[in-house]
Amino acid sequence: MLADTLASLQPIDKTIADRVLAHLNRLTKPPGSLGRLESLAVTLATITGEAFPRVTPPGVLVFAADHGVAAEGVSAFPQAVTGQMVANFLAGGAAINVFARQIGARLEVIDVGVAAELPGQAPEFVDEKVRFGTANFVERDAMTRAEAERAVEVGIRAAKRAIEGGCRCLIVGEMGIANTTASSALLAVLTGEPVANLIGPGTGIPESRLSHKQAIIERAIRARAPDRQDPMDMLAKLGGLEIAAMTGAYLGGASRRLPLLVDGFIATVAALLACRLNPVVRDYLIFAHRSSEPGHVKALVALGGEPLLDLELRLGEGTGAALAFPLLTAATGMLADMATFEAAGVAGGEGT
Ligand SMILES: Cc1cc2ncn([C@H]3O[C@H](COP(=O)(O)O)[C@@H](O)[C@H]3O)c2cc1C
Ligand SMILES: O=C(O)c1cccnc1
Repeated sequence: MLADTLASLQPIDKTIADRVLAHLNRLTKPPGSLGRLESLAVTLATITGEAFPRVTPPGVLVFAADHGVAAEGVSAFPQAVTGQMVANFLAGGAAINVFARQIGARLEVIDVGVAAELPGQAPEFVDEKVRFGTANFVERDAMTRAEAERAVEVGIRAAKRAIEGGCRCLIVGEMGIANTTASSALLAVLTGEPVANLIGPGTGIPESRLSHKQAIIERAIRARAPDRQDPMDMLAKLGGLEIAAMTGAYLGGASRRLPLLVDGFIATVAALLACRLNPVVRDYLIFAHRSSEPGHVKALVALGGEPLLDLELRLGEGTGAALAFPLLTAATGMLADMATFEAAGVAGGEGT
């Protein structure tokens, strides 16, 4: 399924851009005056292949999994919080629930590898557990290559379910205590950037513990020695199951020409992995916000991404993407519903 998905990716339709730009310039506003909303409209048209794209309803996929490296004291919270937050997602009480409701999103919570049995009665819950958390990657590979591939395929399937359920835009989020450590390790290997430039407080470890987090990641990279040319090897050795699934969700969404609204640090690292598996994915990405986790800027630079918002968020779950989603509906609404100079009887100016 992974090979088929990678092979099925098609470049976006750039020919539509001129038509959309011409239409934008006929709308009752000085040309270009809606700034980045106009380029966003063009991007959405080229992604979907539609001159008047629709992005509603959005789908929010929250992948949850645990990390063996949590045992090293790299997070401010205990590992049990991952499973407890899944229960919170299913009860509707987390930040992503609130923001997903506000944008009319369809939410799914997928257990890819939480290190606990979860009851999973709720209709939004999907049990796709590949294993009970990763191994501590300071000591051994986080998972096998086969497990990493299975986790990527969990994400591909989730994207396809969302699309078959009618979703027109994908927001991919995560929950996994210690996943800023796994993401920083992956990003260091992906970019060659020193770990010191990538690490941050995550859930809020004190300054004094940052050097410990850095040392753990550096030791793990040395010990695991992942192949920098092989994203699946990186995921198997340093990954998280939810990060692998997010990578798969981007691949699955891009293969069906869906706009992919990328959340914060973890989500951008997963998107970068998807782009390394097939560079065509890059054209389907829209960057929602700049997280205050320091590594996020480096991940954005690696992808040439300019985020829509900077609200100093550092949560994950898909929250920043859900908050940016109304900008996408503003862009599509502008295209579809604004009057032209001609229809409104408004005189054009220079350049219209
Ligand atoms: C209550 C709570 C809710 C969260 N929602 C997202 N995260 C975020 O924080 C975690 C990553 O930070 P670190 O690497 O420092 O553990 C991930 O679970 C991420 O989704 C949360 C963290 C907590 C504690
Ligand atoms: O930006 C993120 O995705 C993020 C930052 C800190 C903690 N968890 C997630």
